[in-house]
Amino acid sequence: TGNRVVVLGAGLAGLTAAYNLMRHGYDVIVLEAQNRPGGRVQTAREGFAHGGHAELGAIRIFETHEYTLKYVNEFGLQLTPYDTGQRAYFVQDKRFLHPPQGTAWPLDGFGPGEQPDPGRRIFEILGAGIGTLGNVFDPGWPGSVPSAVELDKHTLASFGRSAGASNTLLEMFYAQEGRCGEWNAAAVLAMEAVSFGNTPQSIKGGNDKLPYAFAAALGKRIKYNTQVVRISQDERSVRIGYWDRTGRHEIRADRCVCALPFAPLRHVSTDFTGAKADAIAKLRYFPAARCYFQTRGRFWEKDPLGPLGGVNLIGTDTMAGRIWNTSSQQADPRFGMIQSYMFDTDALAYAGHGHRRVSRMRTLIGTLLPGGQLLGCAEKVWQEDPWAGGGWGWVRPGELTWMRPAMMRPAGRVHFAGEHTSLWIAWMNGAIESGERVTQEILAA
Ligand SMILES: Cc1cc2nc3c(=O)[nH]c(=O)nc-3n(C[C@H](O)[C@H](O)[C@H](O)COP(=O)(O)OP(=O)(O)OC[C@H]3O[C@@H](n4cnc5c(N)ncnc54)[C@H](O)[C@@H]3O)c2cc1C
Repeated sequence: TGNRVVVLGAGLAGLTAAYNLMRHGYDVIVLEAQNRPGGRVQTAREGFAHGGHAELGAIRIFETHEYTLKYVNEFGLQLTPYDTGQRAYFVQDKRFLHPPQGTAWPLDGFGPGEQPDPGRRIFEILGAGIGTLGNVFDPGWPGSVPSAVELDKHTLASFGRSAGASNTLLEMFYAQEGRCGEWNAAAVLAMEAVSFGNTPQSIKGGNDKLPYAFAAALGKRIKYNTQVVRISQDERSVRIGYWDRTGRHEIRADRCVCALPFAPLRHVSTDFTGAKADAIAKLRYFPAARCYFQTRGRFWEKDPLGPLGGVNLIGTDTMAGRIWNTSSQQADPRFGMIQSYMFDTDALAYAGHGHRRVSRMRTLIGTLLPGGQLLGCAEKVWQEDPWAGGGWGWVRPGELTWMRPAMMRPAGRVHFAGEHTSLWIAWMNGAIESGERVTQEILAA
């Protein structure tokens, strides 16, 4: 009939495309390797008492995430505040509360002009970078803006150093935002420019309610436990080879939405050539891990440091990365939930502890937040997930200018979606935006 579309992957990008194409009257089928929808939106409930839950992937939704919020509203889901308390730090072996604006930080090694207000210095440096981005919504960005091409040559850390930032200033920044120094400066500053917000929220009861709502609307159009192994096409159709429990099969369609992260796509046999094949081969995925402990009570309210009650985040320069207090999201107020959220070398170090990693984390958190009782645990190392390959797409310096158009551009009858093809890398908003973009591409075709 000319309107069959096969969608690869039931993460938010694939689900958004399938849902919108279905509503436009397309005959849609979604192939998903796992037995659940959502991909990197994964809520853990097992191992926790009294209805506790933990987000292994996506947690925060900001007021700027218009695509995510659109579907949260459309499916009638409720939001709950995420980050309401103040912050504390454990850096250079010192524990302290977030110093008030304009007050010196008790750390050694700051450079000239960084004290007494290092937070303001960080904003100045990031603001200067954001000022060179130009119009990030221009279809030719960053190639169309010479200063953005220049920024593309840097990591965030090398950009900061070129602006005079000391190692202490960078460490302080990582304690607040995670170890993100090796991200491409143009990619991460563009992402900050479009997604920065002040009032993070999550979906009440678990973020996986969003992909499950899409999945309910799509019904039997989603085939789970179905691994895509081949994509081929001629001038009339696309053919997708896949394995399910009954063996190897092939499906023919008029168009295909490929919403697989490039890491697992590298294991699919394809005929893509040129920059598209290069991008698939070269896009790296960022190491990211989360480790949660349910707690009896909210013991840090009695912390000897003083008013740690109400602290929502402890930024550290240890393997634990950032320790978030996500207790406010839990149904039962008698229990708390804390998590260590690790990036890059911290996530690699954690994974490197193998089967002892949870007990190592238990000990480390016991040192940073003494005196509590840690109960059940849920954890995930994203670079170990074969269907994701890491937390999110991660371009090297110099790659964004050629790789961004190469990732987004259709290849014949195959259209590409996924957070990596969007400005909002590492956000659900990016996955959903890309699902809407490919829907428009297919409608136009
Ligand atoms: C640790 C972490 C923290 C995050 N924090 C936030 C946050 O706070 N807020 C936020 O908005 N976002 C956050 N994100 C980002 C957000 O989760 C992602 O951007 C988004 O979910 C990606 O959706 P996607 O559809 O592009 O990819 P995915 O969700 O990865 O979907 C791809 C799908 O393809 C399937 N697949 C892969 N290979 C095959 C194959 N061969 N055959 C069939 N199916 C296959 C996978 O199983 C998966 O279901 C976080 C992500 C991580 C990992």
